[in-house]
Order: sequence, then C-alpha cells, then structure tokens
Amino acid sequence: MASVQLEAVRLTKRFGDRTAVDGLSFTARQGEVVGLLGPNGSGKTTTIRLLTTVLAPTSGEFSVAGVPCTRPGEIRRRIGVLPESSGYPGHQTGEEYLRYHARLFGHGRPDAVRAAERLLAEVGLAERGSSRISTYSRGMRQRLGIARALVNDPAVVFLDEPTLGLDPAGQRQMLAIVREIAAGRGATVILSTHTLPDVEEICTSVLILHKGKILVSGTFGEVTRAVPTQQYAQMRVPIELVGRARQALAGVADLMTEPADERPDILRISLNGRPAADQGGTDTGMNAALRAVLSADVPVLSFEVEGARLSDAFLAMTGEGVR
Ligand SMILES: Nc1ncnc2c1ncn2[C@@H]1O[C@H](COP(=O)(O)OP(=O)(O)OP(=O)(O)O)[C@@H](O)[C@H]1O
Repeated sequence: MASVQLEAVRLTKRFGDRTAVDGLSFTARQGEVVGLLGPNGSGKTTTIRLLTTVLAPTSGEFSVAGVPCTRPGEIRRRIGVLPESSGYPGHQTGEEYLRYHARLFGHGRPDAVRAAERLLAEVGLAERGSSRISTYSRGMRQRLGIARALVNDPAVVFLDEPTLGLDPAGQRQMLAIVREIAAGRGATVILSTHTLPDVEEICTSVLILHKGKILVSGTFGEVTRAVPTQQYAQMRVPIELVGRARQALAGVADLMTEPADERPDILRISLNGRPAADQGGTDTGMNAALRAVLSADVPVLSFEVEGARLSDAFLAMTGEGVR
C-alpha cells in the first residue's frame, strides 16, 4: 500500500472563542487526491493554512512526508501550495517567475532554467512562457500558480479552489493537470473546493467538513453510502399514458414522482428519504414502481436508476446545497 504522506491527529485551531478547525484526524497516502469539502466557513482554508504551516495549531499535531509539525521549515520544503487567491508580478514573464522561484528553492541558474521549461510544459504554458504574466488569462495564471507549487518537487500539494472562476475549458485543463500531479508525479493532492463534479471526477477520497469537524470521510462510494440520500430513477412512458402512470405510482407507498426537465414523457421517481446504503430497500422500492406501472397497463419504454450523487449526500449532511 502507498505510504502515508500526510497525517493529522486531533488538529484544532481556535480564533478567540471561535473554533475554526475542531479535532481533525485523517491520513492521506501517496498519489491520492483528497477533496476537502464543506460549506462556507466550515474550516477548509484554515485547515490548509495549518497544514502548510502558515498558522500554528492551537492543539493537535500533523506530519507531512514523515516530518512532524514541530519542524515547519522542513515541511515547507516538501509541500507545494496554490492559495485561494494569489498575486502575480505582471511585469515578469512566466519563465522568469518560475526561474526565480526555482532559485529560491536552491536550484543553480542552469537548473532553474530547465526546471522552468519543464514546468511550463507540464501545465500547458510552453508556448506562452516568454509572455508577460499581465497578458495571461485567469486560467493561465492559475496554471502558472500550479507550476510554481511544483517547483520543489513536493510530496504533498495543496490547492485551494483551483477551478474557481475558470471557464469550462479552463476547468477541464486544470483537472487534467491535477490528475497528472497525483498519477504522474505520485504526489498527494489536497484539493479544497465547492465544485462537487470536480471532486467526483478526480478525487480518490473525500473529507466533508462542517463547523470545523469532519462529518464524513472516505472514498466517493463510502461517502454517498454513509448518508441518507434520495435515490432517483427515470421512467419513460408513452406520453398519452403519463397521467395513468402517475396514478399508478401514487398508490405505491414511499415513492414520489416529479416531472423531469422539459420531458413530459419522463417521470422522475424518488424513494422518499431511504438511505442509499439500504440497497435492499431501494431495489424493492424501484421494483414496486415498475410493477405498479406495468400492472396499470402502461408500457415502460425505458427505466434507469440514477447513481448516487455526492451533491445529494452533501446536502443531506450539511443542509446546504452546492453547485
Ligand atoms: N484569522 C481569523 N480570525 C478569526 N476567525 C477566523 C479567521 N480565519 C478564519 N476564521 C473563522 O473560522 C471559520 C472557518 O473559516 P475558513 O475560512 O477556514 O472556512 P472555509 O471553509 O475555508 O470557508 P470558505 O469556503 O468561505 O472559504 C469561519 O467561521 C471564519 O470566520
């Protein structure tokens, strides 16, 4: 099994009488992409600031690549950070900027030149390395920020909202880069985000924070199974029989129907608040829906059970919706 690169034990941060991070314990292994999720104010940024040694914990401890938090200077040499918002010197070119940071980490001049070139290629900026940063789009700046975070070949990379404000193409590019940081470099990535589809796409595990505490953690499957979420199925019936199908479904306890978007011939059926973990119950419910409609002499043209969604689990746990 891959080695543990990050370990937090009862990590806590208080600001006055407000506890921003409250007894966080978790581990992350080499090559994992861990999604750090939670509503506004749940403690994501504070957690990243603690783990990147910007803030000192009030209590608890953590280690990065085996280095304890009592040696913050050594930790800083082993991590890369893309903060929530960072400024860039617009007058410098991407190349100059990365060379400068490579030099800060002790590379000699020729090494720094090579490192800048390699990193620019890695984040898709090879063509624009000699342009001034002031001419870069937001997506290009974010990618330059990632390149800077990789300059010291870090064991753990922290990315705070890396896709925020990017257009769909920029988001895709960013996610591909993040995936490669974990799969290609074997680094551990801690990714704080509000964008759950990103998480579903690239994270190997998820930590959901609420009021500074971990509500639930695990793989995507474990998290969506751990909480009561609605399970939905879509049933398509002949349009002239929609009314009859609805009537038949109304007689099935525990089911509710709602119209699917702009498709009057599709009924979206949900099991009322049954835990997704209760797979037996879910099957029975959906089978009951099918039986009811068929026995009302309504042919079912298609029937599809939707997969559990992280956003539903998140909503069920925190009471707050997300994008
Ligand atoms: N320097 C500080 N002084 C006082 N309170 C703080 C400080 N930094 C954060 N907090 C408080 O700690 C809590 C957690 O904030 P944090 O910024 O970590 O949340 P977050 O999950 O990153 O939120 P967002 O998604 O809005 O960025 C909030 O209640 C916040 O007001």
